[in-house]
Amino acid sequence: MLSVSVIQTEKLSKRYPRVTALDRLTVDIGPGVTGLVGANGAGKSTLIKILLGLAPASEGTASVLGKDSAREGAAIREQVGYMPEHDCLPPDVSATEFVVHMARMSGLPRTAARERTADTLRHVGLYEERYRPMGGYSTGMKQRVKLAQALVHDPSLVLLDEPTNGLDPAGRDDMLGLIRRIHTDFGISVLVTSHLLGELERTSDHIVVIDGGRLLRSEAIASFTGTTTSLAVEVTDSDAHPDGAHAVRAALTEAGLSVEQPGRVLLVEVTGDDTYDTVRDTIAGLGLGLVRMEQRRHRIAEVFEGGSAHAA
Ligand SMILES: Nc1ncnc2c1ncn2[C@@H]1O[C@H](COP(=O)(O)OP(=O)(O)OP(=O)(O)O)[C@@H](O)[C@H]1O
Repeated sequence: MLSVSVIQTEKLSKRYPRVTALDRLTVDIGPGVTGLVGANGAGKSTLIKILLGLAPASEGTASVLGKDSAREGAAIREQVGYMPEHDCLPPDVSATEFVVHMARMSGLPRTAARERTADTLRHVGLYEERYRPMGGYSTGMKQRVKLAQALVHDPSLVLLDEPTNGLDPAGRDDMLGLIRRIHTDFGISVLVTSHLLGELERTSDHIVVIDGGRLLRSEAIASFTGTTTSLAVEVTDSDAHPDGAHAVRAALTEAGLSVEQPGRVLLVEVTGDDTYDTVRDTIAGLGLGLVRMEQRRHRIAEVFEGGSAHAA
């Protein structure tokens, strides 16, 4: 497989006087959509600012599209779009005026800036509203304008900081769809942050999880999903097996599956499609009844289990 790095960090640290925001973070991110997951304060925004050359690292190195973040920040920002986390839109200006202004700042000539602005605002789903002052926009519309200004200069990569923040479930789904299409329609790579693993799992090719500035995981989504999916299984007891769960656990372990038993419910790690058949056949073979069997995605809290050492 051809391996091209879009973002690379090597033992990257950022220390503020009272807190270590990044702690020897080493990641290598290729093209496509990458989800950067972490709880509030995990270091996501700090990483983005260092990558863009907007903040210096305390130690270590970072590069974006082969350019060094510490020395070539301006060149990186020409090729990279950035959607900041917080509301930063002037209220008395329309989306069109604002995005044209941002396009001109990126060096586009006047006519090209106007054309690109119209195309980009249409792409993110803003139509006639684009001529109204942004102070009257909903959160979803503001997030779309922030996304549009990140895309208007046709970057190779966009860094999106919490783009689903403040959106209702339908708004989140729309935004995640838009983000996916940035890559599929235009071939632009995306680094998108969120504190919700579930929404990024649906959208990303690759997931990076950080906590307290440290790397917890960096995996392609297929293997990530595999390791974080389990079957919750509950069975009846019988005269032959007065502790049905125990009997099933022993048989499944014998069959080579990894099983945990926090209580009456067994958690069986899903290693492939045949896991379901093995569980069902094992229960039937023991003459026990199946009360329920459901697939569980591990939630972010579980991903952080044992790793959330940093102070809130
Ligand atoms: N300029 C700063 N001065 C001091 N501490 C800072 C500064 N910026 C960030 N921090 C601290 O660094 C840690 C990481 O912050 P960061 O904003 O990178 O996290 P985050 O994962 O983006 O979280 P959030 O989603 O809440 O923004 C936090 O403890 C934060 O308080």
